[in-house]
Amino acid sequence: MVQIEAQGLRVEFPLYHLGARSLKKRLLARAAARVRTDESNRVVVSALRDLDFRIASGERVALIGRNGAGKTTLLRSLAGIYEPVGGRLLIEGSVGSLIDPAAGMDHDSTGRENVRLRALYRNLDPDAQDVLEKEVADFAGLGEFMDVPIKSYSAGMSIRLAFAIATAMQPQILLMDEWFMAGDAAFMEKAEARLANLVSGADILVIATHDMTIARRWCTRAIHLDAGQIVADGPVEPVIEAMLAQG
Ligand SMILES: Nc1ncnc2c1ncn2[C@@H]1O[C@H](COP(=O)(O)OP(=O)(O)OP(=O)(O)O)[C@@H](O)[C@H]1O
Repeated sequence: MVQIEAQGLRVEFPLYHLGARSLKKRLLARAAARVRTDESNRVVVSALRDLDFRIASGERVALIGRNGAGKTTLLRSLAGIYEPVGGRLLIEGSVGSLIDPAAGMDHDSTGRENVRLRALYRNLDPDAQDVLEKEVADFAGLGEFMDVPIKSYSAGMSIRLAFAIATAMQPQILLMDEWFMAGDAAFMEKAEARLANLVSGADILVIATHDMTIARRWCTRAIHLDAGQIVADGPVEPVIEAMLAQG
């Protein structure tokens, strides 16, 4: 069964380099609900506070909410990038993430070498590696830049390569930051069909977004986060309407 289940999910970040005691005190006083001192006397910010939800197979979920609400932290926790400090997170199914174009890339290696690395990581046999390399090169349309170290790529070129790699294999759970829909117009036209295929092939989709058009277009359910907590969770339209009404 493909599903995601969170029970009392908690994620915190230590705040280093706070310097002056007065700053620490002010922060603790002003953001008392989200900032605390832990057992080791470190100041930590609670990015996600005791989240409970279940996402079942077939659901398309938008994570919405204002800046600092915890959308990216939740997406990254689902991707296994952040380790929860409390609660339980159960993920059943293969996970593919379109979150950070730089994640899992070696900057000193070329685009082609990065595709090979990824293929090795996924244990593909030599024939499947060749197919993947050709498919990514064709789709990314980077020409001879496929053989240039990716540290010299422009932001747009990095997105193309990351998008091509990440969408070349179908996951059961697809995690996506809206950032991935922000390529240049010509590329996005080509990317949309591929993305739509990937989304329809996935059992679960989770997108973190500020863009309500994206939420409405791709999702059936929305989870509205604020200050690390769930404010509302339900069918996409009413949750968006309620959030917009709050201003
Ligand atoms: N690496 C980190 N170190 C320290 N604090 C962090 C880190 N990442 C996030 N936070 C804090 O966790 C909280 C949630 O941040 P998060 O980036 O998840 O919010 P968001 O909803 O994605 O915001 P935005 O819409 O601005 O991208 C914020 O208070 C943020 O300052």
